[in-house]
Amino acid sequence: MSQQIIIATKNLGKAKELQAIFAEDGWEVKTLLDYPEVPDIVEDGSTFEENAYKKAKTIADAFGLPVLADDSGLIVDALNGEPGVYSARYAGEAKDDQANIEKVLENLQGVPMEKRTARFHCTLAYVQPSGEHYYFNGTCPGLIAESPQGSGGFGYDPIFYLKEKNKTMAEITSEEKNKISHRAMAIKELKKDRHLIK
Ligand SMILES: O=c1nc[nH]c2c1ncn2[C@H]1C[C@H](O)[C@@H](COP(=O)(O)OP(=O)(O)OP(=O)(O)O)O1
Ligand SMILES: [Mg+2]
Repeated sequence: MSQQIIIATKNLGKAKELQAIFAEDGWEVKTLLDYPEVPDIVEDGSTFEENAYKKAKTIADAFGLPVLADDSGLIVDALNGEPGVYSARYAGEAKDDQANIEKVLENLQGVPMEKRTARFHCTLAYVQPSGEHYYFNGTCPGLIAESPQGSGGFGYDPIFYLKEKNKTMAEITSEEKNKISHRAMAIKELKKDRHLIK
């Protein structure tokens, strides 16, 4: 029987990546997309850790089981780290990827390529109903492109340029993304501590 893990996310892009990465080890991932009756969790923390913990603890309490959550975002150096923890709602409550991308590009107008350094960040929180919890972090460095390219991935991927591949994160395959992404790096850390997950 394969191991099952519940991940407190409603984001389809994340869910697919998490499912693919955990499948490598034969783990079956359930997400909140499998439980549409679960209400939205308000992400009012000021750090990735706080939000990841809140999402995981809310669902761990509701299900009486250990739960993993992913809080992630884009950190742009020339914007003092914005949109950061507020990445999903950067251009407003609607969580509109297109509008978020446009806002980043607008705020970076006139900034030359060498100053468009950025990174994706992912914090995973693994939380037991008792409140016992562990954090795993991953990052992926890149540059903010001048315009969107590609249609793969989700979120800010079309403007996240990977120098070593000469492509954006939306132009590489999901297999390639799942080898180098912030999410993949955080899961790598978690898998080092796999004894934690029962
Ligand atoms: O690999 C990625 N490629 C592109 N963009 C990404 C990535 N990873 C996170 N992001 C962006 C999308 C969203 O603007 C924000 C996550 O916000 P975050 O609150 O963690 O997720 P969410 O609200 O979409 O789903 P949920 O909280 O249900 O997991 O960072
Ligand atoms: Mg969220």
